[in-house]
Parts: sequence; C-alpha cells; structure tokens
Amino acid sequence: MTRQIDQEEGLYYRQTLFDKARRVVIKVGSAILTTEQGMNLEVIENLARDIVFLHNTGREVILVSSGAVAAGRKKIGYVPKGEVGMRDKQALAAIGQSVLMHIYDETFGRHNTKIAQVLLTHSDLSRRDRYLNVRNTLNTLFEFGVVPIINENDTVSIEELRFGDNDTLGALVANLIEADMFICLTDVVGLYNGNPHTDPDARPIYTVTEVTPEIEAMAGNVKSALGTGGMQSKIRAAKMVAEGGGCSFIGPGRMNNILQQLFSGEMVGTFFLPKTTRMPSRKHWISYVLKPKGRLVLDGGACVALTQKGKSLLPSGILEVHGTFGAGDAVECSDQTGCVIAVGLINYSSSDVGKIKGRKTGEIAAIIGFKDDDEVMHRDNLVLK
Ligand SMILES: Nc1ncnc2c1ncn2[C@@H]1O[C@H](COP(=O)(O)OP(=O)(O)O)[C@@H](O)[C@H]1O
Ligand SMILES: N[C@@H](CCC(=O)OP(=O)(O)O)C(=O)O
Repeated sequence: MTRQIDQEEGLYYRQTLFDKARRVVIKVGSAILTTEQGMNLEVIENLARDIVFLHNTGREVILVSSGAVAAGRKKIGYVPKGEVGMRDKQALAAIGQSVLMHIYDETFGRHNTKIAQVLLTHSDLSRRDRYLNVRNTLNTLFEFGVVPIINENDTVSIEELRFGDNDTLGALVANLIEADMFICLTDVVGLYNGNPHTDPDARPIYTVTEVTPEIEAMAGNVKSALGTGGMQSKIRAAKMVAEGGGCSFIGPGRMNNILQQLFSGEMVGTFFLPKTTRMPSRKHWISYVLKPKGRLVLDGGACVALTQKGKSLLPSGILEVHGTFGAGDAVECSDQTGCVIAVGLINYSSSDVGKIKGRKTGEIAAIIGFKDDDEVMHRDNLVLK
C-alpha cells in the first residue's frame, strides 16, 4: 500500500531534500530545446544561467541533453516523409551534436563556466570496467570544476543495444555517480493523472511516494512531436533513481529560473521520494543497466527459495532454458506463468544450463565435465523484481 502524504508534508520533504542535494543530474528533452525556426536559444540561456547558479553554490552538476537529432534536422532542413528511421537519426545526430555543443559552449562561456562533452553508448555502461571508468572520468571533470554534458552516442549505437531514450540514460548516470537528485525538464508542468494535452480533467501530481503500477499507468503511450520516451520513460527513470536511493523531479523546462525555484522549495512539478532502503550499486547495475540475454523458467520450490528465503539458484529448480547466453551474462528467472521474478548474472552458458537443469549440484561436473560454481546464479548477483 502506497503511503499517502498531504501537500504540507510533501513540501517539507521537497525543501529538505533539495536543500541537502549536493550531486544533481539534470536531463533536458528535445521538446523544449527547439522551436519551429531552430534551437531555442532562450530556453538554453535560461537553463545555462540556472545551472551556473547551482554550480556556484558548490553543487556538482551534470547535464544530460537531448536535441542532437532535432538540431541536425533544423540544420539541414530535413523534412521526413513519415517516422524518422534509425539510419537517418544516426546521421542527423552526427550533424546536430556539434551544433548543440557549440551553443552550450558559447552560452555557458558567457557565464564563465566550462563544459565537457561526454557521449555514451550502452556498452560503456554494461561492461563493468568501462562503467567504473566513466565514473572516474566524471569525478575528474567535477574536480576540474567543469559541467559535463552527456548524450547518447546515437551515431554509433546499435538499435538493439541502445539506452533508447535520455530519461533512462539520465537515471543510469544519476545512479552511476550516486546523485542525490535527478531533474527531468520537459514540455509539461509535471506528471498528471492523465495526458494534459488530451485530457481536460487531468490533474497534476505533486508528490509521488512510490512508483506503483497505478502511477505507471498515468502515462499513456504518448510523447511530444520531437520527444522519444514520453512520460512513460520519465516515470521508469524516476523509479530507477528511487531504487538507488535518490530523489527525482519532473517539471517544466520552459519556466524561468526553474532550478532556482526548486532549490528554494517552490511547489512546482512532480517530486518523487527515494526508497528508504537503497539497492546496492552493483545490484542496481545488474537490474537496470544489463539487458537480459535469456530466461530460465523455475519450479515452485525454486521461486520460493529465491523470493522468500534469499537463496541462490541451484540447477535442480530449473525447468526450461530460453535464449543463448554465456557465463557472466544477465539472465531473467520466471515462474511457470512467465512472470519475471528475478534477474541475475549466470555462472554457466545456456547450453550447459540446458544439460544440468533439473539435476543435483553434485552431478554438475559429471554432466558437463567441469564445475566452477555450485550455484547457477549466486544470490549476491541476483536481484528480485
Ligand atoms: N500523465 C502524463 N502527464 C504529463 N505528460 C504526459 C502524460 N502522459 C503522456 N504525457 C506526454 O509526455 C510528453 C513529454 O515527454 P517527451 O515528449 O518524451 O518529452 P521530452 O522531449 O522532454 O523527453 C508530454 O508532452 C505529454 O504529451
Ligand atoms: N539522443 C537523442 C535524444 C533521445 C531522447 O531521449 O530524446 P528526448 O525524449 O527528447 O529526451 C538526441 O540527442 O536527439
């Protein structure tokens, strides 16, 4: 049952948590960065001024900026016949990314603040060594007093292995650097209980104590003309951040001095409280960064062992193996109805699990010729869903 809180209590949490936030990730969407004519320089100027204000309070700030594809479209006057295909988007991002960074460099420069460009692909975060390396680089940029500006490296990203949207990328970056606050700026005032563009009765939600299926259902499958993820991916992002122990905010990117207003405790937009128990960073990475390569179907006993007794997964409880994976890959576990109950790092390849499923741990070596681990998935590498 979600805890309901009134406006006054919501305001108290907001003021306390914004005040305490030292590390902040701000994500800005294409919807507000562009106008009919080109890049929205007024919004970018406001944003830069606002970020510099935060930076000058001693906070460490990262900007995750969309807009490369939109900027590329404006630059070459690209008018798509239908939905813009992946191939065109990759080329448009290559054109627009430099336009975007040029504008940021000039704008932040006018406020005596230096910026850095960091372009990431999914594999930069899914390989643990690269993940930690990105963290080191961002920490070094903070030490240099520079504001990192991050985008997905769309031009070289492979369709099946993309973050897909910058809301997700922003949330993953927030967890990577253990940010206190993830601020998602968009073209609506916040989360409504229905799409405000189409539902006249839609009402704003000021505080979300927990991202429940009911909250997730508030976002239909709708987005702005230039946006990618819509409200759905923003809510999912807020959930990821909450699991990692951070707060999130979704609100109006066109509002003047929005960041200054937020940090002085104004009741604008939607504020998401953190979870009281923080998921350890490594488990968060397994759960949200890695893309599962397969699925195991477990019997009733194994489901109970994992979900209620905190046990590791042994071969005897596995009924079926789906997909092709190697040792070390992320694999989902489901019950017999297909409901996913956990995800974790597997110790054996799909062909080996296929051979040892339903058998006793003591039989592993005899069946496949070796035994590196008793468990197919160790509980330290396993996250319940
Ligand atoms: N419940 C909701 N509350 C607010 N906005 C919603 C809701 N459901 C869908 N939306 C849509 O989400 C859009 C914002 O997402 P998106 O277009 O991806 O923007 P961005 O480019 O900033 O990421 C809004 O313009 C609105 O049409
Ligand atoms: N990486 C893409 C943006 C992807 C994206 O998530 O867009 P948006 O929904 O506007 O935040 C770009 O720079 O155009």
